[in-house]
Amino acid sequence: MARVPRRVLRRLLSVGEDSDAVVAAAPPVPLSGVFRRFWPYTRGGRRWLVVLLCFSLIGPVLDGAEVWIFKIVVDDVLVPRDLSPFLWIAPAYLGLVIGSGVLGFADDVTSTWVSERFLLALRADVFRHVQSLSLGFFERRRLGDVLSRVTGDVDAVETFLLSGVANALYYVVEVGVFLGLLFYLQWDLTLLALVIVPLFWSAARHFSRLIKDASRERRRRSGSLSAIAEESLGNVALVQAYNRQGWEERRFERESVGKFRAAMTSARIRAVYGPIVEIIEVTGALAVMALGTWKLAQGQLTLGGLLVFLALISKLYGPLRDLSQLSNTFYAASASAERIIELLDQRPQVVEAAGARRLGRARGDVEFEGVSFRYPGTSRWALADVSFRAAPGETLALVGASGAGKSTVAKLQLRFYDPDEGTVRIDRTDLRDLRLSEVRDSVAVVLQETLVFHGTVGENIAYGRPEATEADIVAAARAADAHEFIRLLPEGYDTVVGQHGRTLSGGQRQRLAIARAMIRNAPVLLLDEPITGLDARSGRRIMEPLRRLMAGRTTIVISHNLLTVRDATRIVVLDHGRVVERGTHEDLLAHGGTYAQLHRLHAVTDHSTFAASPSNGKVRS
Ligand SMILES: Nc1ncnc2c1ncn2[C@@H]1O[C@H](COP(=O)(O)OP(=O)(O)OP(=O)(O)O)[C@@H](O)[C@H]1O
Repeated sequence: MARVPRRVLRRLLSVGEDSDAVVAAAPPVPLSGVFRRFWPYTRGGRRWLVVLLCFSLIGPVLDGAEVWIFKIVVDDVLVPRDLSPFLWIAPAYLGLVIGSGVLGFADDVTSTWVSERFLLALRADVFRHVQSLSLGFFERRRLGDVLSRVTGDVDAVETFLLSGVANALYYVVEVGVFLGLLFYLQWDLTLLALVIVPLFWSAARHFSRLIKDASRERRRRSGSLSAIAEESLGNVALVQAYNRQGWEERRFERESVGKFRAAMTSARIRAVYGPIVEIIEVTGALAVMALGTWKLAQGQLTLGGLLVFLALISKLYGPLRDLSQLSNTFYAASASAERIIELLDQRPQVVEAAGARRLGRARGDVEFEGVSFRYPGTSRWALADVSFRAAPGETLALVGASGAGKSTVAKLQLRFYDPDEGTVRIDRTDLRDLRLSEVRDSVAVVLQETLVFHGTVGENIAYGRPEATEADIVAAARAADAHEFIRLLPEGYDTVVGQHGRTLSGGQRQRLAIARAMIRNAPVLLLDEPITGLDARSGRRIMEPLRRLMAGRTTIVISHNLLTVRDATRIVVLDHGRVVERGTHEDLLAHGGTYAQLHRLHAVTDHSTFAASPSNGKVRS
C-alpha cells in the first residue's frame, strides 16, 4: 500500500525522462570542481571578501548582544519591577540597533560590489572565450543556447560562489555565537537542542539532489527557448513567407511547458522541504521547552534565562535551516555553473602556435599544396588533394557545382579550419606558423551573404579598418560605387541600417561590403559569390567597383557566375572536392570539359534571364 503514495511522491518531485532535447544537458560537475573552477575570478575582490568576513563576525555578535539585553530586562527590570537599570539598557539597546543598521548598510554595499565585480570578470572572460572559439563550434552549436549561457547562467555562478559562500560563512558564525551563548546558559539543554541537526542535514542532502535535477532541466529548457527564439525571429521573413508561425509557436511552447514543468517540480520540492524542516525544528523546540520548564520548576533556571534560551534556540535554528537550505541553492546554481564550464572547456580547433611568426604586410602569394580536409564529424572529404597557387596580384577563380568545396577553400585561407593533410601558405609560409590575427589581417572578404551590422553606414564601412578617417570612408564608398546611394539616404553616412542591413537592397549591401573590403586594403582578396542574389543588371554594375577592388591584389574569386571569372589569370575547376581542370578561360573552353559545360549552361541561363527580364526591368545595359 505504501508503494503507491511513494510512487506518486517520486513522480511529483522528479523532472521525469529527458525528451528529445533541443539543447542537451551539460555534463555533471561535483560542487568542489565548480568551486575550484570559478574561485580564480574572485581575484580582484578578495581583500573585500576579508572585510565581508569581518562583517559576518560582528553581525551575529551584535545580534547575540541584543538577545542578551532582553535577558537582563526580564531578570533585572521586569521580575524585580525596578526601572533604574533601564536607564543604561535603553541607550545600549538603541546603540546596538544603530550599529546593526550601519553594519547592514556596509555589508549590502560591499557584498554587491564584490559580486558585481566577480560577474564583470567572469562574463567578460566567458565572452572572450566564446569569441576565441573556431568557426566549427558556431557551425555546430545553437546560437540562442550559447547566448543564454553567456547572459543567464553566468549570473547564477555568482550565487554559487560569492553570495552562497558569504551567506554560509555568516550562518556558520551565527551558529557559533548562538551555540556559545546557549552552552554558557545551559549545556544540557543545548545538547538536546542539537539532536535535530543530523535530521536537518539528511533532509537537506536528499532534497538538494532533487533540486539539482530540476534546476538543470530548467536551465536546459532556458537554453532551448533562447535557441528557438533566436532561430525563428532571426529568420522571421522565411517563417512568415512559409506561414510557419504556428509551427514555431508550438516549438517554443513545448520548451516553455518543459521549463514550466521543471519550475513546478522545484516549487513542489521546496514546498515539501519547508514543512519537513519546520516539523524537525518544532520537535526540537518542544523538547527543549519541556526540559526547560522542568528546570524552571526545579529552580535551576530563571524565567529570563528560559525565555532567552528559547529566543536563542529560534535564532540558532534560523541559520541552521538556512545552512541546510543553502545546499539547495548551491546545487541549483551548480546546474548553471555546469553549463558555463562546458562552454569554457570548449577548445578552439584552430590555435596559434607557440612562437608564431609575424607576417607583416604580406605580398599576397597564396598557395594550397596537396590540401585535404574533412569537416569535423563528417566522413566525406570536402577537399581532396587540392593544389593551386596565385602569385601576388593574380586573380584565381574557383569554379564548380554547388557543394564542390569552393567556400571551404576560403575558410581554409582564413584559417577558420586547418587542413587534415597538406599545407596552406601565404608568402611561402605555412599559415599554422604565423600569427592568426596577421593571417586574417592579410585577407579582405566579400562573402556570399553580406554581413551588415546594426549601426551607421559609415561604421559598417569602417568595420574593415576601425581607425579609418571620414575621408577614407568616403573614398572607399566612391571606389565601391556606393557613394551615390549613400548620399541619397536620409542621413547619408550617418543613416542607421538595421541588423543584417535589412533596410538596404541586396546590391547596396554588396557595395557596402566592397567598400569595407576596399578600406581594409589587404593584399589578398576573397570574393565568395560576390554577385549571387543580384539581378543581371546589378551584377554588371558591381563588376566595375569589384575590378577596382581587385586591382593590385591577389584575388581568389569563387563563383558560379562566369561573368566574374572570365578575367581570371587562372581558373581552377573543382568537382566533389577535387581539382578536375585548370587553365585560362580560353584553354578550358577549348578543352571542352566541365568548365566548357558550365559555361554553356551559364550562357543559356544568362540568355534566359535576359529574355525573361523586360517585364522586370532587368534589361542588359
Ligand atoms: N560546416 C560544415 N560542416 C559539415 N559539412 C560542411 C560544412 N560546410 C560545408 N560542408 C560540406 O562540405 C562540402 C563543400 O561545401 P562548400 O560550402 O565548400 O561548397 P561550395 O562549392 O562553396 O558550394 P556552393 O557553391 O553551393 O556555395 C559540401 O558537401 C558541404 O555539404
